[in-house]
Amino acid sequence: MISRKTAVLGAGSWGTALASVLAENGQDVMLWARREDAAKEINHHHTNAKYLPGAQLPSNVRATSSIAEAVSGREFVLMVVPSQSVRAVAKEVAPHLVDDAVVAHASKGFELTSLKRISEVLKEELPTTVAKRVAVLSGPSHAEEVICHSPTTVVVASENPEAAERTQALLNNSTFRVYTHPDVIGVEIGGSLKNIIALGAGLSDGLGFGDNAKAALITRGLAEMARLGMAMHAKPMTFAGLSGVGDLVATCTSKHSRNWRAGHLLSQGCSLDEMLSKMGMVVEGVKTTQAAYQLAKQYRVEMPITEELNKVLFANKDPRQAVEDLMARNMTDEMEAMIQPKR
Ligand SMILES: NC(=O)C1=CN([C@@H]2O[C@H](COP(=O)(O)OP(=O)(O)OC[C@H]3O[C@@H](n4cnc5c(N)ncnc54)[C@H](OP(=O)(O)O)[C@@H]3O)[C@@H](O)[C@H]2O)C=CC1
Ligand SMILES: O=C(CO)COP(=O)(O)O
Repeated sequence: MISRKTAVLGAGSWGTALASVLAENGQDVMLWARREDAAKEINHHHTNAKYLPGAQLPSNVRATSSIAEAVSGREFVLMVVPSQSVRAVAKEVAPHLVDDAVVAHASKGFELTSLKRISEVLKEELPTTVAKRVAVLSGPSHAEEVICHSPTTVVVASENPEAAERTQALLNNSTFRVYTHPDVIGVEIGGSLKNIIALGAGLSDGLGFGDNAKAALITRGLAEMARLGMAMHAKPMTFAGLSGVGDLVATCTSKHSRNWRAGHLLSQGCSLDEMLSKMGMVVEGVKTTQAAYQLAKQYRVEMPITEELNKVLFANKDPRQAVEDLMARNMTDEMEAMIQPKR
């Protein structure tokens, strides 16, 4: 295989794991870390102790704290920074991109100030030639498992099929299987909204509720994810795939999930601020709950779990009361409002 010049922006757990996949596939990869000490640690020790403790990175992952150095002349750029920082990083990257670069992102969330999906933010900030080839990578993929070569499957979606195929070819290998997907909207919405339900699953487990409650959260969570998705023009079947139910199950049932752990901490009496400072890593579900709550109002879609979690996170509602209120909602048909959003 020809070695391609690639860059990964964001040296947190997921960016580091994805840079390792590219490096193991023989790609020439430059990883951007915003802190110089993080870049030095990766170059000198081939480790990232803060985000992937115990993992040894391939020695051909090189890191820099200069965005210009990371991106210049690179034909594939993978952005893996928290959702709320995508716009600022994209602005810095834009002047250094080559015209035919493919830019993919792996962030899961919405920009809270605009309620835009991440690919929409990227299209606004990147040069028009590059904006046509934006792609999104999503699916059930905990960094801690990918770095250990545990079998993982993901999807890459783009409006430009060639961009999706280029991304697929660069990342796919025998333990990291990449499928292409045509539905950018559905893939982004599924990957973002599942974090809300994972927070709820951590709360539910922490409160001592059982498997019945978690199955209910996952299934009814999927129903409200699909409802908002369809109102926002996603394809319903996307929610039955890896970036929908696949990621939802992985995140709601995994010890690796930061969103699950965050919910669990809240169930033990931590305030939102205490929980965030204990986590020390991005918990996308918090801001995604705020964004989805607003999107549900805007699109007139019922999202009862999101609505209750929003009250628990931001209005100090007792989580047990939130569960009681969910259980006491008007009796209804399981499939109601599944096909057509409420008008
Ligand atoms: N971890 C995973 O398994 C997966 C994560 N994702 C998604 O990937 C995205 C990144 O998450 P992940 O790598 O896990 O996060 P981590 O919490 O592991 O790391 C966050 C990274 O982002 C950097 N960062 C924080 N704030 C900013 C900022 N304002 N500008 C630029 N960089 C910043 C941090 O730098 P510093 O150390 O200097 O603070 C750090 O490198 C999220 O959207 C997440 O949902 C998707 C799939 C799997
Ligand atoms: O998106 C993920 C797995 O697919 C990671 O989830 P967390 O951010 O909850 O760790």
